[in-house]
Amino acid sequence: MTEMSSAPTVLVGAGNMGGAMLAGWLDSDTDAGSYIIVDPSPSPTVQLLIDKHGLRHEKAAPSDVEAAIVVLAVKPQMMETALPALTGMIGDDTLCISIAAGTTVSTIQSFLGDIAVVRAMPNTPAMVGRGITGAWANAAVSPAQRDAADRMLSVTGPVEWVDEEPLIDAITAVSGSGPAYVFYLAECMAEAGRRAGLDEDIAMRLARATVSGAGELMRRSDDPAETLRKNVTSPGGTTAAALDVLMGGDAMQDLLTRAVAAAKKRAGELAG
Ligand SMILES: NC(=O)C1=CN([C@@H]2O[C@H](COP(=O)(O)OP(=O)(O)OC[C@H]3O[C@@H](n4cnc5c(N)ncnc54)[C@H](OP(=O)(O)O)[C@@H]3O)[C@@H](O)[C@H]2O)C=CC1
Ligand SMILES: O=C(O)[C@@H]1CCC=N1
Repeated sequence: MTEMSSAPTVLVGAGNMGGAMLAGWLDSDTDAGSYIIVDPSPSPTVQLLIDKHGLRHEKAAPSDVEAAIVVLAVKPQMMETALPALTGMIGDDTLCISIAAGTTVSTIQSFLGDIAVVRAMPNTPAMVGRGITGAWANAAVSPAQRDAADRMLSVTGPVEWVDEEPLIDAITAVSGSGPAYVFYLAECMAEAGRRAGLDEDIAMRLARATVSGAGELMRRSDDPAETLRKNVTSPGGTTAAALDVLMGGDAMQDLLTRAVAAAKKRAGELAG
């Protein structure tokens, strides 16, 4: 996949997200030898990939390679520890792809110099190949590097490129954190079902199947979400009664707007 160079792609941080991306790269790339995994304690899933593909694994950044691409997938709070250790792998043509929430290009460059950086924001459905990623490239990123980043990020789903770095914080708040909002919706639906008299397990099975089924319907349909919603809503029927509660006074829109604003604000705080 790193066609622009035979130099390696180094994944720094092979946890939930790094592991999901690694699995996608290995599925779509026959050259497993071009990957190096840097993580003091990779998850069991990642360890299986390391063993299966014979990947080079280091507990700390190696000093004997110049990376074509460094993918930063450590927690934002770990950046100030992780970044200084990477300088030995950075050359003039190295591309850094960071998926960390909040961490700015300015922070990355303060440790690694004026390098090419793509800030990307995937989400956990990447683990099942159903993710979506927002991405922004700084001015130092060449067209070939941007293409390479797009290929790497798109193994887990579509990539939406934006032109301004701050928009990555908005993407983080909508689709990066978004799966948690949907899972919480399922939790709330199940609890509401329990309070309506259903057995707890049945209520959760109903909520889970409804959320995943509605998601799959939306994925397969060309209709906008609004049309799909209206298809469920018989005039004067039960759905209309529920939507009166959710939409009355902009209740749910207001709640989500405030939730997304809080996540975006937190991304700014994580910038340091
Ligand atoms: N989870 C999500 O939904 C999303 C997360 N992100 C971003 O992805 C990044 C990773 O998140 P996530 O995968 O959830 O986190 P995880 O904690 O699952 O993964 C981070 C991994 O990095 C390892 N690590 C810690 N310090 C270092 C270091 N100095 N060098 C190399 N590896 C190190 C950790 O090891 P150890 O466990 O031993 O500390 C861990 O295995 C974060 O920046 C987050 O903002 C982006 C989109 C979605
Ligand atoms: O909660 C977080 O900070 C990370 C970033 C997006 C999803 N999880």
